Amino acid sequence: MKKLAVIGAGSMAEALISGIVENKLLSGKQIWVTNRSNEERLQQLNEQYGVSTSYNWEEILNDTDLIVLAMKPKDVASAVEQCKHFLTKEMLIVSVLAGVSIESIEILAEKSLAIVRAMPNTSATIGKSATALAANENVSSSQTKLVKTLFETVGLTTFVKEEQLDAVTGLSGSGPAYIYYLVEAMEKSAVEIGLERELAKQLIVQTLLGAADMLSKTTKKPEQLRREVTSPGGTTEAGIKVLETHGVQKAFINCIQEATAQSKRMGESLTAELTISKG
Ligand SMILES: NC(=O)C1=CN([C@@H]2O[C@H](COP(=O)(O)OP(=O)(O)OC[C@H]3O[C@@H](n4cnc5c(N)ncnc54)[C@H](OP(=O)(O)O)[C@@H]3O)[C@@H](O)[C@H]2O)C=CC1
Ligand SMILES: O=C(O)[C@@H]1CCC=N1
Repeated sequence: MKKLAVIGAGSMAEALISGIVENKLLSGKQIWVTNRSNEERLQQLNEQYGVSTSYNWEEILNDTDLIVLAMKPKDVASAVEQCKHFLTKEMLIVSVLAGVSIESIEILAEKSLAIVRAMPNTSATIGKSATALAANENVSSSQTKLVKTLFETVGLTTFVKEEQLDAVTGLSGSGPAYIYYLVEAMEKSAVEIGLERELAKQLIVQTLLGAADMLSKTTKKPEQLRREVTSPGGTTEAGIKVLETHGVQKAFINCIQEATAQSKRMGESLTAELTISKG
């Protein structure tokens, strides 16, 4: 890969750029970044990673092997409209947009393209993303290898069917937020039960790291690991009883289902808009 273009310069774009630069897949200079209008943000990315920045589509997309679409889903139509004349079938387009189908991007670009839809998460910032990828039939085997290598610089990478990406979005794309939500509750309670904030933070983070490692390094199921913590008549049993009374596990199941449904709805509303506007 000689040149990469990143359209959109938010948190997901930065997570990918930092992984690529730190792993020396490309030098900062070989990465061209643009956004809608926030010049200060482009300047910041340039200073931090040495990336090239521009608002000139020809300069950004000319001779580019790979283009990452990293704007919000609501902005994809205007972004693709602006750059579609520079897109060719030889370029690999990688979209990280939640809910936006490969077909919608082709409809917006008004041509058949090599497209990979990706769903990473923000842990990409520290090389720990869980990323799922789905490619269309125009993606060559060398492009498949390239996109896999690219996302491996920011964590674990796996291929799925495109129709599974809404579920991936609801589970692991949004997943870090569910864990942070739990940590917020743990921190609030820690202060109330008499622990200093800093000490509580250390204990919580190590508890999460330890539990994650146990899940990854033992063959035991989560339920078994939970039972091993839960002594009969003990503290965990007393605590979990409260969670069960409040239906917390069911609430998490509903949360993931709703996030998945929202990803689907976002895709469907774009498809409906495209059907109306393009006839
Ligand atoms: N955040 C997350 O946890 C995850 C996000 N995603 C997906 O990643 C995408 C980006 O999310 P995130 O980084 O959080 O978003 P941000 O809001 O942080 O960034 C969006 C960026 O898109 C730019 N942009 C908007 N319109 C255009 C345009 N027409 N042309 C060029 N650039 C444009 C914005 O520029 P400006 O600032 O100038 O307006 C901004 O730089 C979303 O589609 C989301 O679904 C996927 C997985 C996880
Ligand atoms: O909330 C969102 O829509 C994006 C997609 C996955 C995580 N954040």
